[in-house]
Amino acid sequence: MITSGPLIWHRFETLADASEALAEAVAVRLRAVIATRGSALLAVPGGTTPARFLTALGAHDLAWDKVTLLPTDERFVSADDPASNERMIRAAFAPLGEGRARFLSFHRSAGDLDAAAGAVSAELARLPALDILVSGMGADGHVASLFPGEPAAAMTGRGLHAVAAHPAGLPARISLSPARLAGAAWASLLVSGAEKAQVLTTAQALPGAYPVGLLLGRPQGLDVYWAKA
Ligand SMILES: O=C(O)[C@H](O)[C@@H](O)[C@H](O)[C@H](O)COP(=O)(O)O
Repeated sequence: MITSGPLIWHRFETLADASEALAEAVAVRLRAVIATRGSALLAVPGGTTPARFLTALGAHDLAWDKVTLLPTDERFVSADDPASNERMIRAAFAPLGEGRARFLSFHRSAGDLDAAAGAVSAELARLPALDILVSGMGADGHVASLFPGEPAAAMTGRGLHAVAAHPAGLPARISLSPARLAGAAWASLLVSGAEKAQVLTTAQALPGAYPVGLLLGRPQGLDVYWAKA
């Protein structure tokens, strides 16, 4: 039986403090990975939490031309749609706007969600495992676009790199697969508020109850950057 690795909590009073600390930790790791491998693959979340983190990370001085960034998931909309995670990430993360870091977009011309997800999965299949994952989490315990009860959350095949998701009442999405998320060399969660802290505590006690459990159960462990408010 594979035992879970260490769950390391980093607790902060504010999201600004948690974001700055996580940005520092990711920058240190990026430098180390680049020094070892010559390049680095970093996945970052969408949603409302990570903008400050992305801006803080982008302000660090490192070899951004050696870094490829990708979203943990993307809404099936156009790249300039206000709901696009890529739009938010590009606005917050200066090294992309200045053409230094590379971005692997999940936006595809394929009109069909499954075809687009298949194209993203095929592109990701040619890449190594994620060096660094920064994920968010919803109050329902979803990570990326792997929602409770959503078939995508159960698509654990190791050959799958990206999956199509149809969360109820939300735009369709393309998500990194459970294997791609859980397989990151180093993984972190950036979350805030008491409700999400409680979901994490419950998920730790009930493996399999929430999609975030796929990160909590990692043998490599998980670092949680939690802000009180
Ligand atoms: O596309 C998305 O919305 C995100 O990738 C998603 O997985 C997000 O991380 C959680 O929903 C938390 O969102 P908030 O940060 O807005 O609470």
